[in-house]
Amino acid sequence: MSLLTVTDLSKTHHGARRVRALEDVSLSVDAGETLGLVGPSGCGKSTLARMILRLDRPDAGAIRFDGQDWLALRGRDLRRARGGLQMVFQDPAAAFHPRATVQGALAEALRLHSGMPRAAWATRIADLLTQVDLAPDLAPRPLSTLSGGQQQRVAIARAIATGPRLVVLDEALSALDTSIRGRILALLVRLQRDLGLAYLFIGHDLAVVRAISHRIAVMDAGRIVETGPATKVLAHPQADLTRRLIAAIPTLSPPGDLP
Ligand SMILES: Nc1ncnc2c1ncn2[C@@H]1O[C@H](COP(=O)(O)OP(=O)(O)OP(=O)(O)O)[C@@H](O)[C@H]1O
Repeated sequence: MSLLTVTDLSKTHHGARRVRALEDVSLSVDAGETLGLVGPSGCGKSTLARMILRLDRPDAGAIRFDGQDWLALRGRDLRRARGGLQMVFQDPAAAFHPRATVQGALAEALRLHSGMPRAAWATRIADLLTQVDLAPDLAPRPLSTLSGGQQQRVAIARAIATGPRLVVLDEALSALDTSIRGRILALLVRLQRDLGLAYLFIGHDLAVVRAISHRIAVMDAGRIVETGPATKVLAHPQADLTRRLIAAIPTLSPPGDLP
């Protein structure tokens, strides 16, 4: 049985104009796997993430997570269950309170979701920082004094603090320099292996998405247009959009080919 199953999810935004952001979207994520969700800007990826994270409600459709009817959970049951499904967004600075310290941000997650006694927090925070390759003595530092890459590591530490089974990463590497992106990708792969995490890895750049995904779903204008094992989607794309995304992946030319 899949860890996360999304079935026929639809959502229309009623802003200045009506936007049908999701149309009968279905996908699943198994325990311990990464599903990459890729598509151009505005295709509905973040809208889908917000439904899965229970930050917004769909007009129609169902979500099951960890054996539960995810959209039916309320109040204390929902707060407790949220520890199992965590998130990392694109902009770490916006994800934290502007004056938060590293330990403050992590303690908040432990307080909300872990049920861990306060006396155990400092040790757990040091462990979490070590797990994301940050020095534990960063704990008292204000987050604003850390680099973007370090802040994103803290965001990942906060996501794993509650012992989740699934982490939704929405453009989580998009704001980072290429060199740092590679190191954070490697960290995510290691954490997945060590902790048995599943990821829903959302991005617009197939080159990044394919580096981490076991399976890939391609989204276009609110619909999933292709899903399959990453190797198959890349080698034998079925949808036009997939072919265009593959063509946009930069390739390394041998030095002799340079103009
Ligand atoms: N709260 C909202 N009110 C009105 N329209 C919205 C709202 N949120 C998203 N939209 C619209 O819904 C569509 C899907 O947006 P969404 O942010 O989900 O796409 P996305 O694929 O995540 O794009 P991006 O990568 O640019 O964030 C877009 O046309 C967007 O303008």
